[in-house]
Amino acid sequence: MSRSSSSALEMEIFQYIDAHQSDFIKDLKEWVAVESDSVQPHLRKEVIRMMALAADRLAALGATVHLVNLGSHQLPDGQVLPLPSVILGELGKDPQNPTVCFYGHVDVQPAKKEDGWNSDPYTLTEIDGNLYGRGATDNKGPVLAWINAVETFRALKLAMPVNFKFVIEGMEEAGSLGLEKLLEEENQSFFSDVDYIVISDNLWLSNKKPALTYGSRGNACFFVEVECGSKDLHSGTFGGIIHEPLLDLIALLDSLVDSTGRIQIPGIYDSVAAVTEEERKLYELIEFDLEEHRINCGVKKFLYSTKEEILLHLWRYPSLSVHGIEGAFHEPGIKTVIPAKVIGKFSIRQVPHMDLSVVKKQVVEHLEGVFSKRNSPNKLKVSMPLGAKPWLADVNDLLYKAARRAIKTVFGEDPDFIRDGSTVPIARMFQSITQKSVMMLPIGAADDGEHSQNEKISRHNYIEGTKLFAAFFLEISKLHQTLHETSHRETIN
Ligand SMILES: NCC(=O)N[C@@H](Cc1c[nH]cn1)C(=O)O
Ligand SMILES: [Zn+2]
Ligand SMILES: [Zn+2]
Repeated sequence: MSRSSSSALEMEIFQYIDAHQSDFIKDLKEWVAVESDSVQPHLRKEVIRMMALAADRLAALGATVHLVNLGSHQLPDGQVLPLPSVILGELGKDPQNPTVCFYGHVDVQPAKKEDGWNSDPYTLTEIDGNLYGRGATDNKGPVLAWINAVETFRALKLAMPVNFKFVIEGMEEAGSLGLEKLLEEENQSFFSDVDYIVISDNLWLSNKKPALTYGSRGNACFFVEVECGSKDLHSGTFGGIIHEPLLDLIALLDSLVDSTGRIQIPGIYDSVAAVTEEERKLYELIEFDLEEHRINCGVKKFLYSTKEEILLHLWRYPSLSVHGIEGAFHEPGIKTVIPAKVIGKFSIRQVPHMDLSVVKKQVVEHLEGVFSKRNSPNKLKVSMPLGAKPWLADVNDLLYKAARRAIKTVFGEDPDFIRDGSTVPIARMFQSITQKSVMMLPIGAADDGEHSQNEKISRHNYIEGTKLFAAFFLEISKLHQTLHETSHRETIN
């Protein structure tokens, strides 16, 4: 396919996408209306209904769809819940075409209007060019944008430039339960002919400039439990004569990070890979507006004042965040109680070459050391219920070249090459289990507010994102075929 005929083709595709904006937004409205919150047990049936909707949408594209049953899981309170099936879809089997597998999720984080939303979270609402609704950007919008792009080729009766595979799940926000096992089981079958894997479940670094993501941090999540006895106590009757668990816990949590953000656990930075000069140069190229980022974040000041320091601390160094305390009184009003058992929750973002088992040992030793100095008779228990390794891809891979070209075509500029400070365990799982190239190709902007109140995707990003995916299909097809023709010629010679 020549460059000029490709441009004419792209024009035809982009015109179709522009002309069908309302249909694509209607589909997103229908998906956002399903309260597919995978975190709250009583909404599990809605997640299952959402999976059926997504399966129907793929079937309407002409894809073969398998809903793989993952059985059930037990909650800490003993309740057993069905796991939503995972969709494995396939469309096209042309041996000349590369096979691109797209991963996305259609479950969402919890949301209530009372949390501070300006509109009902489950009614997609357009205000000033933004489409507000839970899941609009994380991750229903991007999943539909990919489907819209495939649909465009079908509607225009164009030859499909790639073979498509789909992995769509409904438990991502609750830890992708059962997915790793499924990938292992399907590695020699469903994934055997996959060439490339694309995930679109993160955001650009800026509000306006597109990005390509080649790495994400891992995460080690910890529970630290302190218990004095079996029942809560009256603080008037017992306060002043006992070692209070919550005071022990606050001292333990306070020992983790100093006020400059530096983690105080001995040895924690020892195996962090050194930052190379090449990497520093890469950072220089990134357009990063500190003030825009501060406004998106809603805080007065960051811990660091330069672009380089901020990016390094988001992507290249571990960070420790304290998430909450189970068992502590947190409701409005006064309750003069001494809680008997409290559980502090914190996590440490992981970067290459940290080792999860070493980190766990360092954390346990540190907390036990701090606790022993308090001479408290209380019981201390430290556990690491979840550990995810970091992910790093090769930006020289064909996938990145294709996506970069597609971004240039659609947005008229080169993308930022970025990492993501959050954790996308599925990227690492795909890479290590299937050994295929993995890329994260976001279409959402930095101010989309994933997991937050007033989550949105802009109409512009949703529609241009659809075009980006369509352009990417054409680019990866061309590059893949060129690569194979070259290696075929080299074999003959
Ligand atoms: N956008 C991805 C995301 O938000 N991932 C979660 C996953 C996670 C990590 N540790 C526990 N869950 C994140 O917090 O990074
Ligand atoms: Zn997501
Ligand atoms: Zn999410």
